Amino acid sequence: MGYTYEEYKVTADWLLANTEHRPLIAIICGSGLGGLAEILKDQKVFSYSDIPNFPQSTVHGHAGRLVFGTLKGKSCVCMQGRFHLYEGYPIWKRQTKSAGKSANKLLTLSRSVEFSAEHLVTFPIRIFRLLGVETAIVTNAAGGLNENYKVGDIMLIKDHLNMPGFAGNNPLVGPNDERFGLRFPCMSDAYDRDLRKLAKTVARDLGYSDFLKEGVYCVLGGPSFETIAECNMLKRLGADAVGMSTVHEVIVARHCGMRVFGLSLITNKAVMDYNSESKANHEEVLQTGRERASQLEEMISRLVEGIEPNNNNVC
Ligand SMILES: O=P(O)(O)O[C@@H]1C[C@H](O)[C@@H](CO)O1
Ligand code: HPA
Repeated sequence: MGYTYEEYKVTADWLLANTEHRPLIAIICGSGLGGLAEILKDQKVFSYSDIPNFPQSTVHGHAGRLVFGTLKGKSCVCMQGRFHLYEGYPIWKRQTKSAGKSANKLLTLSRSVEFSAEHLVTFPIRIFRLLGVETAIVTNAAGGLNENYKVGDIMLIKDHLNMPGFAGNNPLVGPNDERFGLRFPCMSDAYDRDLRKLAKTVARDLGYSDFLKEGVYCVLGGPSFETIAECNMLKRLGADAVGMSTVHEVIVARHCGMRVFGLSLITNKAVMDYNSESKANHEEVLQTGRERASQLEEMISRLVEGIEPNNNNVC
């Protein structure tokens, strides 16, 4: 199935009919960071399997639940489990609507209006937009490439490198629906400067400055972790941390006019040296998430408290 505006609306309308929450803020939990959802009060929880059209989580550390609730009095929705390219979910996939009707497939494809595109990795983002969400807080677990980073550091994302995008894997590939956003959205302002400033203030007030960093996140397809040569290359290209998510969500969120705040928890140090005995592994990623859970919860709570409605942002 390819997703048209109307199909996204089916899911959004189903959620609106099944909860009284009207969230302005969405929080996407990275690997091992699902506990963030537990800080919401007055929860209404849906399993992804109960929501029409919703993909399913398949990764350990991603529970597969959509949690609505309030945080510091603000209505929020939290994804306990995101979707990754490596799970086999398409970032975009051509769906030819009239393939059966046309004898000439090439002709069908040349009429671009006759196909839609499936975007499962980022499907929830447009649902959030249709629910009225204005601000997306995206979190992830990432490997630290910057030699000054330590395991347990929290990196505010100031920019990204979209490696799959260099090969044409961008979540906006396919027909553009202007009701969501522009054909050619700007990405030089993807990570909201004011929200980063607010996060720095919050971190300073909480006494977290020692483990707060700001840097560039690079997404790869995964699921294999990087080789030593790849890590060295990414560092030279300007990446401070490497992961397997987030960027696709950010692109779709910015396309439909949301403000974005992103953070990476540095769960492991990327292996950069041929003499190293370290090996990246998912257990370490989840363990670091558990160890930093309470600080992340506190930081996100204070951040949400400080977020003002985005009055001039109408989709
Ligand atoms: O969902 P995120 O990006 O936080 O998860 C990272 C990337 C892989 O899914 C996993 C590897 O341990 O953690
Ligand atoms: N590489 C890619 N993705 C990751 C890593 C890593 O080292 N750590 C957590 N997610």
